Amino acid sequence: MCKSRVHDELDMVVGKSRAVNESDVSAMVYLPAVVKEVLRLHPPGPLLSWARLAITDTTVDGCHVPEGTTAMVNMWAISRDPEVWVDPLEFKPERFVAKEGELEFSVLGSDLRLAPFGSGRRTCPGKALGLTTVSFWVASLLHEFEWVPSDQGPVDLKELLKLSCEMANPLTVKVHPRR
Ligand code: HEM
Repeated sequence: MCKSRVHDELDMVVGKSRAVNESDVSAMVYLPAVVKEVLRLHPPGPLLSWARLAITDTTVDGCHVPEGTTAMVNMWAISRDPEVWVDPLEFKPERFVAKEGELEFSVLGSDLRLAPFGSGRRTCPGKALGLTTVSFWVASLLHEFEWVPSDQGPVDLKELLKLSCEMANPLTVKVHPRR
């Protein structure tokens, strides 16, 4: 199970005697893969923030795009497309664990199969800060606590698209200290 695999990695890299440091995350492989898999299945900016204006008539993939058109990139659809991802609806962080000799998959905009921070000239300027902070907090929260379903039932992953993509219903869980 993914959660216990992250716990095993945290126990190996950090140990139970202290809290996680930011530098610990760079020694981890599986936790960054979990963060990438979450960004794939639930990109916080799936659509809106990618708006681009065609400043001249142009052709994209055989389609005529007149000057003045606002185009949006649907990252949510790309990251769930079975022609792009194997078993796209499955939560499989392993897909981001680089095999020997492979380069690590970058989510910072160089690979358009998954670019949760956008790409190109208007890419997110806070992407390194965002990715580092999210990874550090996920590592800390998982290192400090065991997370189990609440009495109100399983976690509801339904999404709601507002300015960013949010959980439709707030997360309800029980947490127990684990160290
Ligand atoms: C996990 C965290 C974050 C995610 C998923 C995210 C995602 C995005 C996305 C998808 C865009 C649009 C990029 C494009 O159009 O190509 C964007 C733009 C932007 N982001 Fe972020 N972002 C995050 C964190 C941050 C942080 C921490 C900051 C500031 C400290 C920030 C500041 C901005 C700004 C100013 C823009 C507009 C850039 C422009 O239009 O030129 N973001 N972000």
